[in-house]
Amino acid sequence: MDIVGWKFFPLVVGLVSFLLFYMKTVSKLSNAECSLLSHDHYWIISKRIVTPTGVISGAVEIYGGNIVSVVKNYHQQAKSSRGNVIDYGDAVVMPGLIDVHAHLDEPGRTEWEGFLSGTKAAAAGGVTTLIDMPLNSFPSTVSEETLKLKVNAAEEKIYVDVGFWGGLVPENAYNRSALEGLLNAGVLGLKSFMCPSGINDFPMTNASHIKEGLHALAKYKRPLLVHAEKELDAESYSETRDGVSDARSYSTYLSTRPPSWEVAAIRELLEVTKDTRYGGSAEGSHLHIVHLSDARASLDLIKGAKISGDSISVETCPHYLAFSAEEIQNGDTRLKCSPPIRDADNKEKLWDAVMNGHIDMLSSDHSPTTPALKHLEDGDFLRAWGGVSSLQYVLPVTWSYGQKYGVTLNQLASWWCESPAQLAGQGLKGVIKTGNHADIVVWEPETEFELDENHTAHHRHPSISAYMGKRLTGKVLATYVRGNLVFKDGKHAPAACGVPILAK
Ligand SMILES: NC(=O)NC(NC(N)=O)C(=O)[O-]
Ligand SMILES: [Zn+2]
Ligand SMILES: [Zn+2]
Repeated sequence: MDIVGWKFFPLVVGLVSFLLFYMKTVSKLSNAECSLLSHDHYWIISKRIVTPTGVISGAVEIYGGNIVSVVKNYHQQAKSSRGNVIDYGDAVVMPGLIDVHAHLDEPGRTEWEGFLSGTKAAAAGGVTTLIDMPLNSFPSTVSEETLKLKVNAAEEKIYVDVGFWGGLVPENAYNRSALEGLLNAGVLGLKSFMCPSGINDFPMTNASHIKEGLHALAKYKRPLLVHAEKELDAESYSETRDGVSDARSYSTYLSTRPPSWEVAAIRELLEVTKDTRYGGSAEGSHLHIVHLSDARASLDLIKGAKISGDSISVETCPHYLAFSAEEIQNGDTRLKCSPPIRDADNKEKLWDAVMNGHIDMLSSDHSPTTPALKHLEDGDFLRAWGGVSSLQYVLPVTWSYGQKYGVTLNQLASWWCESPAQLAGQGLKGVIKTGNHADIVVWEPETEFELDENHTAHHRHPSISAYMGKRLTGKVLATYVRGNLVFKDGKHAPAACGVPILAK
């Protein structure tokens, strides 16, 4: 380098080191905005840490967003160890909930929910991962292009991690390269409806479409989730719709979607799920039935298919476990969903199936809309949007209504963390163990609270929540996502630093 060059050398060095310092500080700062904690190496200690081998008293060491150790009776050492110790006493430390069935409605319908409000509600409820459904956003997520729109819309708006299901619809079901484009773009699996979805650009599919979908999924080893209701004698539905019966009475709506709709759909599905068996033509794919309501014939069919070796799983939702048809007041359209909430005896049978592992997991099926579309004013069950709004409360609801059946903390972790993580292919989530993401919820099962206007609801429309007015037990104290403290005592971290999860 000539003399002139040497003269500038110190300047160049100074400039480069300033830039490096600046970038490091900014990234540190931005980290600070992602968490209510100022450090990323710390210990969480508690007398009740839910691990796969049971509930232990001990400590979880977290560094750089991951769990680096889980040790029993760590109290003494943790206090003496250097670093930051957060002592939660006997509050429960559990893996963060993974909700595999939520409709966040963005892009396109942020007046219904949206990533910001939906993921704030999730963080406040101890839900650390959401898998967003491909419909109710506009456009529906049925192609590589529409997935890109959704991922871009989520940027810097998600307080928790969000993955995405793609849509299996007639327009892409027979187009293998379109389906593979969507799967290669990173959807965690596909979703389809066997009945009208209520969303124009998300038409229903038949068994032939579903067969194609399973075969496309096989080599990716990802699931197909199905809304399993098949319209039978639709004319009775249209008759009721024309106001022949009382549209405000829940029983009118209930009569339009009998269990036979679920049975007919599941019977048809089981014709194709045979291919998912070991050695079958679609081995590697998996069928997951969403929001089961019928705990009688439909459940018997599913149990039989599992015994025959079909790769099949099933979820139900808190609202089917919390409410029964007999108690739904006329006009209370907050509780309209499909399939419908059925009678009290069915609810008992659902609880029995959940407690005995015949139902594999729980999901929120958070499917909000505007109060107007929910027909809260006129209470018209036949015209109201079908979908229950509940995302923020699924943990206390499951725990509160589960007390009667003797629900344990490990069962909660199985239904809301371990099994959903498996379905969504998230091997680093759903369990508190070394090497996993530090996705954690800290909560007090014994603390009761009134779900009223004093209780901050983060959903876009709290008034349509099914649980408003209920007294629940199980208060969320803190929520950690990849080691960032994203929610604590009613406050969220300043920035939304959740990660969009795209399958490789
Ligand atoms: N388009 C919807 O969100 N539909 C949802 N509506 C319900 N469950 O009533 C669903 O999951 O089927
Ligand atoms: Zn559905
Ligand atoms: Zn849904």
